[in-house]
Amino acid sequence: MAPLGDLSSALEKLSVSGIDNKPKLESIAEAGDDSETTQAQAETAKEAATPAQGTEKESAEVRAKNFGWVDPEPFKYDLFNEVNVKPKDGRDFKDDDELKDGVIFRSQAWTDTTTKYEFTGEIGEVGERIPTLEKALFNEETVAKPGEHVEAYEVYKIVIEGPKFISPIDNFEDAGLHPVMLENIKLSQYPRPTPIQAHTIPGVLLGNDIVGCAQTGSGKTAAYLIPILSRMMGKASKLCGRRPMPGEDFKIKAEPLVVVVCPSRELALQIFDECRRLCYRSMLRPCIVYGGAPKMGQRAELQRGCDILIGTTGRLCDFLDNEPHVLSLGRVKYTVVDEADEMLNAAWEEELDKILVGATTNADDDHIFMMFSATFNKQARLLASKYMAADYIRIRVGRTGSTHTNITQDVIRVEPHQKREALIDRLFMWKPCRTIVFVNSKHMADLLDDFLYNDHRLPTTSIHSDRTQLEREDALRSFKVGSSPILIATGVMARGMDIRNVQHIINYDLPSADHGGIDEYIHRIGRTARMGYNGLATSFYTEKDEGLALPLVKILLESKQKIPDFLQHLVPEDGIIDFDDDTSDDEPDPDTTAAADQASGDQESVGGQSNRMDKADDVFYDANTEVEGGGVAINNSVW
Ligand SMILES: Nc1ncnc2c1ncn2[C@@H]1O[C@H](COP(=O)(O)OP(=O)(O)OP(=O)(O)O)[C@@H](O)[C@H]1O
Repeated sequence: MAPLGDLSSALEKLSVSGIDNKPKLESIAEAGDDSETTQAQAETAKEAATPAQGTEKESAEVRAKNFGWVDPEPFKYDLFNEVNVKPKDGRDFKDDDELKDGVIFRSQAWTDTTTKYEFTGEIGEVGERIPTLEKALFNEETVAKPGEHVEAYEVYKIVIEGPKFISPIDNFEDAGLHPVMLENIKLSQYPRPTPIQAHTIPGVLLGNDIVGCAQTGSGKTAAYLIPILSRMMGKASKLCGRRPMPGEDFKIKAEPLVVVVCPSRELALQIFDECRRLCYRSMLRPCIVYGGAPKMGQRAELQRGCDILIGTTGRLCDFLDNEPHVLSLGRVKYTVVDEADEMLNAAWEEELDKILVGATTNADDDHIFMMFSATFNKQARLLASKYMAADYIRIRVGRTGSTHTNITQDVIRVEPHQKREALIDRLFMWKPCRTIVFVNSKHMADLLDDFLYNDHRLPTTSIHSDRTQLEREDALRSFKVGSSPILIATGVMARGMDIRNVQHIINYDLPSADHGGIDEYIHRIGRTARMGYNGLATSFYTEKDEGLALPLVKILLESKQKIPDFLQHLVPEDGIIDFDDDTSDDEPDPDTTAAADQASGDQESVGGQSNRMDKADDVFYDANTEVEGGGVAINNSVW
């Protein structure tokens, strides 16, 4: 195990956003509000980790408290008894509905029943402001200013491949967006577009299929939602049909114009949330369908009208197969596949086919397909071409599958039997902060939760696919509000989840090849250090992880991280990081060579354009370079 001192300088660098104001988080904020975590503080932390006298549980409780962790909260199993959440009168959640200012407030038990804007104005108009709803949608819990280190996303070379010019935008105001969208972007506190947004927003207006790849936490969701929703807002009066007003009782068939599919229920809820904000005051009505939650409520929402549908594939197909009178994809204009490389896995193929190219899905040329992810290996790229038109545009920010430098990555060698001890060390090493501990099995998630909660009195909760959906949503809620700031999770949390102020990721188990390998590693560590904030990723490396060693070293080198002694033998002698493996066929970033040189002690090395680029028809340009003629020449190439 690495001695504590090794990390002190890295920890000093990590800034703390410290913007939470929930009472439960006070102790976290206090302990973590100091951006100058020093060696001395780390020593104090270690001292605090030494068990106190007394019975084991008591001393554990004292130690956790002294260190600053909040009290652990017992899980409220009673609340999740099915009887409690079944609608009493058979009409989903009607009892909990309350009509205020034209907004339906509903039971908070299911996340998808949260408030959304119900347009009651004249067709084509911009809806009235609703202060109560505005506050609910855009508050300090739901929107946050970007961190101080957004430049980490801006150092990458951007590569566009496709048949058309894209002229990137510098700011949202110049993007020709609908005024309502511009207002909502302001309310969301997005000061300016990130590189993936700067290119995708104008790219969508070209009407081609798009594949977008950019680092975790770089704003890919808004990159596709902003231009799509903005275009739909402009056409809303033509496209949106009559809707039942609140109180009216007729049902309509949902024929969404936009469909977004993603691999996890929690991610679907998160995208739905962002969609609710960006649709505020417009006629567009977003809905969500996902497994594990009652169909009744989702059906009722669809039958009130649906323009944007976010969903997981299983529930979407369930509606398509069994309730074609409720949902049809015959009018879809945009289908977005988020975390696309994961969705293109054989396990999803049948369902994805049904949604994207099924018999009843709009098969006209006006149906645009888009795929986004931070990783996109060769196999996924081949599979994607099955759905994309030949003239698709591919937008890549940096090397596909790369990670940014705001994440401090620390890989520690441990023996399997030392893992628990190492975990405790890490949880008492730095400061109490929102931490996700990733494991490779549901059983391990349960075991660790029990171990940390019962033996060490730590405020943990856990999430995995065997939990009921209400349990999953509650675990996430208590993690978000800070009552359980340590979340033990399987891969269900690895992709896409954007939770504020997660400062530490611990890979208790590194993802082996059958758990997604290096791509999964990239997504897991990407749950911290999002949108300009810093974060720490600790990984426990055992001899079982040898298969991951080489790709891991490449990632560490590329993102300018320290290479642990036990992996030094894998650092290439010539300093060139060769990513010509399954992870990418992309060209190395100019910075890559510099990173490798830095690791081998040559601080003077100068990055330069790679000469390993063998695709003559690729055209590169730098995000900061002015593009002559207002765009970049793009040639299509085969993936
Ligand atoms: N232009 C912007 N300025 C500031 N914040 C933004 C901007 N665009 C998006 N965000 C915020 O940045 C965070 C990360 O965005 P998002 O979840 O879309 O990242 P992502 O690239 O999809 O990450 P991942 O690959 O992990 O799914 C979100 O909280 C989002 O609201």
